[in-house]
Amino acid sequence: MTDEPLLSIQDVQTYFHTDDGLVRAVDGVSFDVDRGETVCVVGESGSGKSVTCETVTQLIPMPPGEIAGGEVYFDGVDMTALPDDELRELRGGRIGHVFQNPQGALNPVYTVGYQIREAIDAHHDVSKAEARQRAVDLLEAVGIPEAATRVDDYPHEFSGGMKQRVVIAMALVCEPDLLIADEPTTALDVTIEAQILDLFRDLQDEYDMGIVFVTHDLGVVAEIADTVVVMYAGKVMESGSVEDIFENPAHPYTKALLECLPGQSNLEPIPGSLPSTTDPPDGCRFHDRCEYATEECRVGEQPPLYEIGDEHQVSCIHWRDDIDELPDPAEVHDATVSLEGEL
Ligand SMILES: Nc1ncnc2c1ncn2[C@@H]1O[C@H](COP(=O)(O)OP(=O)(O)OP(=O)(O)O)[C@@H](O)[C@H]1O
Ligand code: NI
Repeated sequence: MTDEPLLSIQDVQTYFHTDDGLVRAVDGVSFDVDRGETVCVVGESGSGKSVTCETVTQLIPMPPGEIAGGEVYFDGVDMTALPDDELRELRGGRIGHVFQNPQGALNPVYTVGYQIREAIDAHHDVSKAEARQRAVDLLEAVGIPEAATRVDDYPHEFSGGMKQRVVIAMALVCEPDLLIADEPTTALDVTIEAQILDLFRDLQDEYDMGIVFVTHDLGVVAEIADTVVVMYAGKVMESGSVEDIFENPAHPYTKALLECLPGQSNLEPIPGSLPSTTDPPDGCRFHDRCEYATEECRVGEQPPLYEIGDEHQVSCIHWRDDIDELPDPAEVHDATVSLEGEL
């Protein structure tokens, strides 16, 4: 055991070259995951959560993708510098990755049992009977009824939700040290979702698995996260313990997200939409939609992540201010107009 994090993502920049220009999908993202820790990554659609996950496991399609900068250390080893064969060894072995769109994860011509056994065989020296038993046990653990017979079925014989559970089983089969789970339970009903979250927790207790969990569901976050990373337009807006994020959110974007939580007063989505990914605005990327934005928020770079508490960081220049005391946005606007008049 060492003190270094299991996963350390450092200033990662992942871009896509498209006909519309350079998409800065992930633009300087950093966070760590410890052994036994669950880090939930949240943020609106298109904020770069999946691209962050795919950068970790080096599964960005290149071209059009490009990892333009940064490092990803898994257990001290820089993933961005690993040869393909070592990456393949890690993926499906010490790192499990459940993709957001797992269509391609199962091969239609082999039974699911065969595919799970293959995954075990590739990384562990176990007998065929043992591997089969492990496949059955895991299928049972993810809630597949009659797993002992279903193990011999082909992917098309499973419904969409069942297939998703098979994919989760496959990611867990080698008892990974790190599980990257990109909206793994979004398509599942709540009972099965609860069962799978329990399974993750059990495995975490059993062998200290670190988890990166991407979700839109803040209820799930509240349930499973130790740490929350809030992403917006390719940047980290805030990160902190789940308690800090829910009880003491510091970024207006985090506050806006929390207000969309079922049970909160405001069930509307946040007004406005994500800025252009090819031509992001100056200043804070959220400023267009932020009711507290002042002129300083509209210029320069995205603010750095200020340390505002124990492992609580926020990318907002107003973090020191009591937000209720910030100037009324309308007054700020008037002041700017009159200033411009003087120049
Ligand atoms: N292969 C690709 N080519 C071009 N652009 C891409 C590619 N993959 C992702 N992007 C762009 O990168 C940005 C971030 O996408 P990403 O899938 O990471 O968002 P997300 O936060 O996971 O959203 P969601 O919640 O919808 O899953 C988006 O603007 C997306 O269009
Ligand atoms: Ni995604």
